[in-house]
Amino acid sequence: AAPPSAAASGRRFPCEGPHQAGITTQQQAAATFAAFDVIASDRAGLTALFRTLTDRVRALTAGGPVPATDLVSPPADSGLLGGVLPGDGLTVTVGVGASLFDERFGLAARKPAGLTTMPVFPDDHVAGSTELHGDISLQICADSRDTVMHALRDIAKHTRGAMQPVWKADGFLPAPRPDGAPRNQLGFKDGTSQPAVADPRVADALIWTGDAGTGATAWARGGSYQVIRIIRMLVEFWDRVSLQEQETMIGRRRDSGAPLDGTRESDPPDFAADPRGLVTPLDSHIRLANPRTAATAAQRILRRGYSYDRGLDAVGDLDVGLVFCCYQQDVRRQFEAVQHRLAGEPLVDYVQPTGGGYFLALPGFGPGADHLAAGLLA
Ligand SMILES: C=CC1=C(C)c2cc3[nH]c(cc4nc(cc5[nH]c(cc1n2)c(C)c5CCC(=O)O)C(CCC(=O)O)=C4C)c(C)c3C=C
Ligand SMILES: [Fe+2]
Repeated sequence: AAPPSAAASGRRFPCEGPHQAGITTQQQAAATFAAFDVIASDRAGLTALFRTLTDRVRALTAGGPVPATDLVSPPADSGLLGGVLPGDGLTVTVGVGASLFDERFGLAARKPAGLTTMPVFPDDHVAGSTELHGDISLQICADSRDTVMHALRDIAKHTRGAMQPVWKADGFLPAPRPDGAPRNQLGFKDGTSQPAVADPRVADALIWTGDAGTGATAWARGGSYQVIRIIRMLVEFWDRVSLQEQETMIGRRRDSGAPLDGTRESDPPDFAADPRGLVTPLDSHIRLANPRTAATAAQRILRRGYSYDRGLDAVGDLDVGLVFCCYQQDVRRQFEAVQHRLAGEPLVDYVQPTGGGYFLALPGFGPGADHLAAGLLA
């Protein structure tokens, strides 16, 4: 029998359109989040960088035969995927960080007000972290791990001299067990409750940057703010907690994923019927994250996180967790409102945020000469 990797999927997500792929598109099995600092020396170099990035995104997501190379030259392609790139559900989502708008490229006036530097939140463990912020973020996702690595190597090679990798976090999305949302490293289904972004009215209200961007920042319309948080899970401690306590911390049953007042994963919790939190504690994760009130409806976020496994730490504990990633129209109104409510929740004893950053996933690009960040650099 052929090994599973030989069955790389032929599915393709179009990379051109008003919004970048990899945000509201279906989540793939493998991901890399990478941050880069721009080392191009001027605005022309920065423009060339975004043109190159766009060309590579087009070529990689389209798939097809790799260019032939003569024997005396370095090969045009790493060869990781053989002679024909499979498509494999690849998406490459490019974001920019607040630091890109410093004095280097004369872009300060074009920085959207909503693009800030991720602050240190209570219970963060980021002192000395080398995995914070960046000028540019790449979220590379595909149906198989080797396709993600191939895309990263291709992009890094073609952009060498213009941007420099500063950190990278790899993630995987486990298969649903047995169905519904995949399970995180705590054993709970994660990703059950999401805004219905397939409805364009929902996506326009919650995900895409819209009319707030006017004048010098109008270029940002159609993008989406991306928040990345690398969150370690202290699974050795978690595994010693009773199932009842785990479930009251999360607010859902572990095995079925159902809310504590329901029976199926898809049942919506009814917090209004439980005002004192006798069934679903007021400080449970899902109740704080989404109280399901009219006042908090506009704070909903689209989560697109991946599990990670980075081996062992210095004392032999598992270094596993979640590359939390979410998209939203407004970081302060959405992610930060949720994050502030979660501060001090019982779950904080079992998780340690160690890195990440805020980025603006750029608006999409059209065919022909159009390219990523064309509006920003015009
Ligand atoms: C600030 C935003 C959030 C962070 C950070 C976060 C970390 C985090 N979450 C889990 C596990 C689960 N989260 C679940 C739901 C959930 N989480 C957030 C936000 C953050 N989580 C939201 C908005 C929601 C949805 C709430 C709702 O609408 O009901 C769940 C339940 C299943 C689900 O709906 O996805 C789990 C489990 C961990 C372990 C974690 C840090 C490592
Ligand atoms: Fe959560």
